[in-house]
Amino acid sequence: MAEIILKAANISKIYGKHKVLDNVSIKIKRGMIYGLIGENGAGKSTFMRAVMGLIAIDGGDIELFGETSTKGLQHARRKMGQSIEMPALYPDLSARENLQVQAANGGVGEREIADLLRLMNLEHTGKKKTKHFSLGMRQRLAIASTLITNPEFLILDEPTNGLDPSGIVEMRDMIQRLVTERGITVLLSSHLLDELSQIATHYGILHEGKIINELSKEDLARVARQYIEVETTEVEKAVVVLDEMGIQDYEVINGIEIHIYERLDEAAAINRALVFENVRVSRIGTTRQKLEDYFLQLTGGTKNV
Ligand SMILES: Nc1ncnc2c1ncn2[C@@H]1O[C@H](COP(=O)(O)OP(=O)(O)OP(=O)(O)O)[C@@H](O)[C@H]1O
Repeated sequence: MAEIILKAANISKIYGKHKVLDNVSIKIKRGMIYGLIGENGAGKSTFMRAVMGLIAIDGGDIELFGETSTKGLQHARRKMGQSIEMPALYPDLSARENLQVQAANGGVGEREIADLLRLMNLEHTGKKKTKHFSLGMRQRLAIASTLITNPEFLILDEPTNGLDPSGIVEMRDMIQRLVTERGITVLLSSHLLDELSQIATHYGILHEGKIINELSKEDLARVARQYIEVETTEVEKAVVVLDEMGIQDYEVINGIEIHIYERLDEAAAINRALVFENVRVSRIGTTRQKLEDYFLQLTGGTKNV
């Protein structure tokens, strides 16, 4: 069984009268990319700070790499990197020079720097000063500098925040590479479920300081699955027609709806076949539950997330 990297049990944090974290419990195993999803103010950064030991918690237990004692946790945190407090970049230096400055403290050589630049897709930035970098490039460079110490577990706070669609794709690729090439375990956050939907292996939905749902990548794929929706009062007759058409991947919902997960471009043909067999169809169409709608459904809100 994979080693547990982080076990957070019933973490609470109170600021004044505000319970910012309310009994938050999650487990992260080696190799996972764990996405913490929650609207602004849900407590994501506070949780990450607590895990890193940047703030004291008011309740609960943190275990990192099997360590729970103060000294043990200190030792474990040396195997971690974080972008909660982004390191300052020198605006007049290039990407390589910035990493060289950081590396001087970490005892890292030129080969490792070159590899980090490649890993972060910054190897072609040459002498370009970082003050002329895009936000995405700056964010990737900041993450590169957290990798100087060769962490096994990386915490990234909203790594896709503010990026344009291509920047988001690049950031996702880069995070994926960290996992496949370096075996790094990752905890990252976003206020948009969609942005992490193709990258995280596990998701925790944080809402008003509480984890209200946890789901795997497969669970999410099921939620976001596209299907043909057929609404009819004659479900039994309809199912016979579907079976005759050789359609197998469908389910009946609430006795009046059928969700068909295959032959998605054949809604018209399916409709014709149903009508031909005198099945009364009140609605048919292809739908895909948007992830953000799902998120709102979970959080019970209409707020912008
Ligand atoms: N040092 C602090 N003192 C008082 N309140 C704080 C402090 N840090 C955070 N909070 C409050 O705790 C709540 C959660 O903040 P947190 O930064 O963890 O949220 P978040 O989910 O990371 O959202 P965001 O993406 O906006 O940072 C917010 O209401 C915030 O105002």
